Amino acid sequence: MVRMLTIDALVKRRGARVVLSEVSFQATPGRITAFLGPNGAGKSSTLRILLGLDRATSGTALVGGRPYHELRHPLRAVGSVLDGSGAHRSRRAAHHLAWIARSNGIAQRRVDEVLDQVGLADSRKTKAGRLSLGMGCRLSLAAALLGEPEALVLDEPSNGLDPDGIRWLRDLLRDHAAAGGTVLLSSHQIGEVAQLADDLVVLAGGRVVASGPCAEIGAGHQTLEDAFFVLTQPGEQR
Ligand SMILES: Nc1ncnc2c1ncn2[C@@H]1O[C@H](COP(=O)(O)OP(=O)(O)OP(=O)(O)O)[C@@H](O)[C@H]1O
Repeated sequence: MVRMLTIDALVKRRGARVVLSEVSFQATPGRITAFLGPNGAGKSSTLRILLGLDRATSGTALVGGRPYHELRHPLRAVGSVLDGSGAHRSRRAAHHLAWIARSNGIAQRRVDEVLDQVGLADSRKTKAGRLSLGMGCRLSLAAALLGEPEALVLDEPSNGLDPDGIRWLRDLLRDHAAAGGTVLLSSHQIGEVAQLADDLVVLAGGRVVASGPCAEIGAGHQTLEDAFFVLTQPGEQR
């Protein structure tokens, strides 16, 4: 099944505040889509709704045509990284993953495979609370990869990674997309994703202000960074 991620006319109100206003875009298989916007633009709010962790006021957010809560094996459809690894501090890395695998019907052999894949094979017995920030990021990614999902949804996944780690993550995401997977990752730093993304969705003040292939969005600007600032600064000419 094709794991297109489709956000359609998503609205989120918190009290009187409109956090998301008619947000619509798609992340398509075989491509890396960067979801960009300044702090507070509404990126996490959108991803949380897509992953079934919050409800929309109206509109839809679908994984392969279905809302997250209707997926039969959610971790096999979409792997995600939101804030923190979610692991209890006293739980060892491998036990944390084994527990997630067990509760989602995923084969235990995947635990060692993903630990290897994210470079944590030597830390399999380390308690989550003793992992460095970067290693914690890698553990989150290991959990996201456990179910061999076609789609990856990552909220600021490189927070805490050193330059080597960032390069490793880029390669991993490129390989995932090259194998036909869908990658949607959020960032508030255009520089972080400029060389990585195929498509950009730019959010500002809860609205999509631009979306499309990087080359299209950067057209007419010296750099993609210039385009991003023009698109996201209030009062700037678009
Ligand atoms: N649980 C909550 N209760 C009330 N307001 C919230 C809540 N979560 C987010 N918000 C508000 O919704 C708006 C969008 O926040 P969100 O975290 O989605 O933005 P973001 O683009 O992910 O920002 P960042 O880059 O800083 O992570 C912000 O104004 C934020 O203060």
